[in-house]
Amino acid sequence: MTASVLSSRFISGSWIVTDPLVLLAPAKLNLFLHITGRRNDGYHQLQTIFQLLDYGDTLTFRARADGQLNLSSNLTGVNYSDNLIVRAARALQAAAQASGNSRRLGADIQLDKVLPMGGGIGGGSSDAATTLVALNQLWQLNIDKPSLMSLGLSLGADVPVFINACSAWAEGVGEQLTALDLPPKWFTVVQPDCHVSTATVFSHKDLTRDTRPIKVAAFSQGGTRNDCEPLVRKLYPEVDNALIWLKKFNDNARMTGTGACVFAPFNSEGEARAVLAQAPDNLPGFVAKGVSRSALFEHLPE
Ligand SMILES: C[C@@](CO)(OP(=O)(O)O)[C@H](O)COP(=O)(O)OP(=O)(O)OC[C@H]1O[C@@H](n2ccc(N)nc2=O)[C@H](O)[C@@H]1O
Ligand SMILES: Nc1ncnc2c1ncn2[C@@H]1O[C@H](COP(=O)(O)OP(=O)(O)O)[C@@H](O)[C@H]1O
Repeated sequence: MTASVLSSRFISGSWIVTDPLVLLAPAKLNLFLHITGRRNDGYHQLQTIFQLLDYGDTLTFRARADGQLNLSSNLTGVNYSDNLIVRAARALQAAAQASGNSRRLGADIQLDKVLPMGGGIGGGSSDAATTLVALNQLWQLNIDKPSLMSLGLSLGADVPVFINACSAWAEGVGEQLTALDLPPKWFTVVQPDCHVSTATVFSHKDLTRDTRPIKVAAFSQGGTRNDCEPLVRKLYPEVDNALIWLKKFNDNARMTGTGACVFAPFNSEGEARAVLAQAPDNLPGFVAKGVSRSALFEHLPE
């Protein structure tokens, strides 16, 4: 769903956050992904460009005053306690308590999931980021953005970029961010019929981990690649076939993150949709616009 939903009103010179609060949790693409090393804790050092999209899940939040957290969702296969939305809400409750807040902070949360799970498009991380931002507003905690981003990092390496809400050049494990204005593009994104585990890819012996760091944030696809792509193509023929198919339309087609989704950039929505329309039945997907800023703070104070 491409949603930019009104979640506050501008009254007497300031944004008043409404309850319920309805927000988009957008997807990301990794325009390239270089693995430049590995830290002592096993996490990999990356260089990547996160391109945020105007397409994602929709989350609806209603505050409760009894401390309870309820989640209703069309997502199957993830337990309540493992859901990154619940983990984010609990982390925020704990942070509020640790800073002396004694209110019973609770929420009813509804997730309308459209992003494929384990697709390398950051759906779970984005849900977590949107939850942190939304509940920080609804519960009036006034936690600043950098603190919210470090709280997010404890939930997943991809969470901070979604809280920052800007497409970005990223280093470290993906948390050292420099906002970027990327050339306007439309993307065809297709989802091979397989689930790729990020942990499995990162722990694989054949993963290349020694790409030389590049210096400039200036975006050029020339000379860049996704270091996970050769391994994932070998392990998952579905990803390999999807890339072979998409490259017929655009040689710059790539995998995002650790997969499984693959994407290609186009100059217009029409071109991107024309390609998607020709996708075989076993290759569902979507078309989305790349954005420099996501819609997360469109109607919220930052
Ligand atoms: C690879 C990337 C690129 O954007 O995207 P995805 O394909 O997952 O979307 C991300 O860095 C993924 O971030 P995220 O999905 O939040 O990862 P986490 O939950 O923190 O970690 C999942 C697993 O991957 C490993 N991991 C993750 C990030 C990283 N820089 N090095 C790692 O080795 C961790 O060991 C962990 O077991
Ligand atoms: N709200 C959520 N949406 C998607 N996945 C979730 C969610 N909560 C927990 N998860 C777990 O996180 C894993 C990674 O999810 P996701 O962010 O969609 O993958 P990726 O990082 O590859 O894009 C899933 O396989 C799932 O087990």
